[in-house]
Amino acid sequence: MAFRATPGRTPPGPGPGVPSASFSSPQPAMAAPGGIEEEDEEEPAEIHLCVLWSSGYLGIAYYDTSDSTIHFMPDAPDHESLKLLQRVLDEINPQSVVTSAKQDEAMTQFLGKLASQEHREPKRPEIILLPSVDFGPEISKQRLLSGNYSFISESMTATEKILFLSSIIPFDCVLTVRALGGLLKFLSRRRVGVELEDYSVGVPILGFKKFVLTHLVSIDQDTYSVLQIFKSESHPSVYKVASGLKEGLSLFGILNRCRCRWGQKLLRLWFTRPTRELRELNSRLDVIEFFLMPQNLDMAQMMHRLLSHIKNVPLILKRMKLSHTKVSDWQVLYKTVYSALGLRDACRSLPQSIQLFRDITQEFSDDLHHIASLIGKVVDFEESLAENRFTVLPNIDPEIDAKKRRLMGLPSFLTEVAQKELENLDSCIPSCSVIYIPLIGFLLSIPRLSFMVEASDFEIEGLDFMFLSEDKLHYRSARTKELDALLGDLHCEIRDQEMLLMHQLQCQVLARAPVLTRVLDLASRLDVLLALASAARDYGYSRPHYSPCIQGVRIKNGRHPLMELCARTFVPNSTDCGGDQGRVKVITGPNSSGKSIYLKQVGLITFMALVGSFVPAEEAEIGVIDAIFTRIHSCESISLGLSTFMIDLNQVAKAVNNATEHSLVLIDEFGKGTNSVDGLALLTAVLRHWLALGPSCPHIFVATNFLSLVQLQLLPQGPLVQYLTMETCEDGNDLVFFYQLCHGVASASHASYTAAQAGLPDPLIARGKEVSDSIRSGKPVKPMHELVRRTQMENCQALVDKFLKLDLEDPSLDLDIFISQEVLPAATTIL
Ligand SMILES: Nc1ncnc2c1ncn2[C@@H]1O[C@H](COP(=O)(O)OP(=O)(O)OP(=O)(O)O)[C@@H](O)[C@H]1O
Repeated sequence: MAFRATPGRTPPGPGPGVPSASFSSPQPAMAAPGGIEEEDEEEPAEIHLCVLWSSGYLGIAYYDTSDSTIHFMPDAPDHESLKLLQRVLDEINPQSVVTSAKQDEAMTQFLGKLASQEHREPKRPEIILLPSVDFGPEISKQRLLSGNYSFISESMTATEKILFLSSIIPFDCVLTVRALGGLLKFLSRRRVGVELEDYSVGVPILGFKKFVLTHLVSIDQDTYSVLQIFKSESHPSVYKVASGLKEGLSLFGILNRCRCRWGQKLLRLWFTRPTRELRELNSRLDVIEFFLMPQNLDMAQMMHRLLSHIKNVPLILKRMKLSHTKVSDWQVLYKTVYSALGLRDACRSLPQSIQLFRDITQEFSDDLHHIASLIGKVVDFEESLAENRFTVLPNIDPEIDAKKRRLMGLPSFLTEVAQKELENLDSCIPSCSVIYIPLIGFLLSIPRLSFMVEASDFEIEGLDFMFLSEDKLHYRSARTKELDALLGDLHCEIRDQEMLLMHQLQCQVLARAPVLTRVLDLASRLDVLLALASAARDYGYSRPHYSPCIQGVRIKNGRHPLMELCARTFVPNSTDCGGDQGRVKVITGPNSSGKSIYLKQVGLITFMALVGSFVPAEEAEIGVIDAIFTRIHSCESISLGLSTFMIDLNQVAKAVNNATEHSLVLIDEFGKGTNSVDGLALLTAVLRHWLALGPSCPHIFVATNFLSLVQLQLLPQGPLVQYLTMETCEDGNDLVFFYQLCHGVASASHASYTAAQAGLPDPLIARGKEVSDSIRSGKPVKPMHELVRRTQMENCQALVDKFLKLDLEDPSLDLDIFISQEVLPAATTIL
């Protein structure tokens, strides 16, 4: 409580306005002891999506609470089955889906199905129907134009505002505008994120961002899981129970070396949106290639360090908008802006032919300098931390300075006043002090004496008793009242004035929100590309090349990015599909010879190339690929509530119904889940269906243990099919795996070898081999004579021994019991 003198301040470091070459130490003013510039735990993001579908077109807009931004997709064609909408839902997992109560039949059915998906992961969205008037084109447009957006300066005229918004929102896309209008209506009605605020506070909208889902490569959730692109595991730490999951061994896990949270978010987004947009892919690869040059390593490391200071700006802006700014927010924002300026200066010295460097140089504008110098000149970080509230540096406001000086001089002045007061008090009172308590004012504090027991004992003539605390009695005297009148409530006044300054500073920052949002966009892009470059350097990846004129993919000495980290030596394999190399690759080989790993490696390298990453291969040339389908076993049957075979069939059905001549289809051991004849027949039927498409057949890699597929020549011969196998060599009883792919067909499954490796007892393996040899050569399977005979003999011997031990003269002997309990059970095992 009480008054506290303001301690002397250490002068801040070089102001942020100082043009930097000094970005190697970007936090001069914030190295305050006990600094609290840790980033806030991100609040769980909520996404609210609004969608309209009409005449084969889709309009989508959603609000993301994590960045307080509205994202929209300009009107895009979507088929009645609403696949595009499904893709958006899978990707963003919205909390709620808002649409018009007056909807097309297809949309109604789609939403009905969505609402009934009990097993939808991670959550089932709430479906909200609003009256169709809320989606009227004109009303929606007006709602958009009249919105109160913090990124629009108050000084803008109405016409300027319309012009500005027209440059961001595509007003010619009617469905998008209607979806945006409906979304705004929903947000204000539900008061998303401002439920507890005053009604005058609107939902913060920090920007509008366009997203497009055209040119995307379609990859379903099963594929992400079986290729281990993402793999979440429960977090082992008990402290993380609430936050749930951590990334296990996955492609995302090994490539994610991002330094800022938004970089990680962007990398995840790129992973969920592999693309065919070659310009975009090449621009990503250019940056990675640049940072991989040995002479640029230092620059890469320095930039990576700076990126770790780029923090959650949208969250801070949102808090500013709601006037909930914390002390740490100023510190974090200052550091972020300062680091952004460091990045800009670094990019200025880099080749401007690379788009990202050019963008950072141009778009990290002087507004950043302005923000940094404003914060640096105004905010007293050290004092703010000590007081846990916003305080300003000296020389910002003379009035505040004067009040603070008075406040500082108070202790000695109050000691003098206390001395005078003591002279007027009863001589039995040994001491007294004058204290100042914010909001209450000045008080006389006297120690409680032994005779002061009852409340009535506290009364002292000429003083007003206020309260008792910690054995001290507090009074208001004529002098303390004078002090109140003279000095006022200094503390509160300073506080109020500083709050006003903070508000002005907030407005200045909010008016420059677009540049901060842009910093985040470009910095996270840089972060992702530096992360990919760092992984490429460590793991020896190379740049893929995109050739829209070739069919399929060509990979020279490709590797499985995860397996190569676990295996002592990994054997690379090449891939060539499409063109004269055929479109269907049937891969046979003994168990554990590396078929599945090869299949996954083809999928992963292709995926990485379509994300714009370097790939684990000596060379890779990627043709047009529009989708990757897989049928590879995973352990998902429990959570899906489907049988393993049903999951297999679902996945294959998806591929059969959707794969085009540009799709990659990876099938591993399809048909295993049912009896082998039916399974083989199904696999054959599926492959023949695709082969019948001729040049429109997808690029298929199928690994199978059904050797009969080849032996019985179930597939039509021709240039479309190629048979490949994994090279092995028998060495006595041993089977040596080379993990090398070559042309040909496996002669046997060598299942017995694998069984022995797995630790099955020898007699069992021998018997298994005997039976399979008999079946293969068409001979009848013999019963297990030897084994049966030996146990029969042992049982007979045991029975004879019992008879020999029988004492027929024993009076207690009951032959009936002997026969029923000893002889009969033994006899059944013998006969
Ligand atoms: N290219 C490779 N280089 C080194 N080791 C490999 C390679 N490919 C596979 N392996 C090793 O072989 C093991 C088995 O591989 P994989 O699962 O691909 O065999 P498979 O032929 O699909 O077996 P199954 O038919 O039983 O499913 C892997 O776990 C790995 O240890």
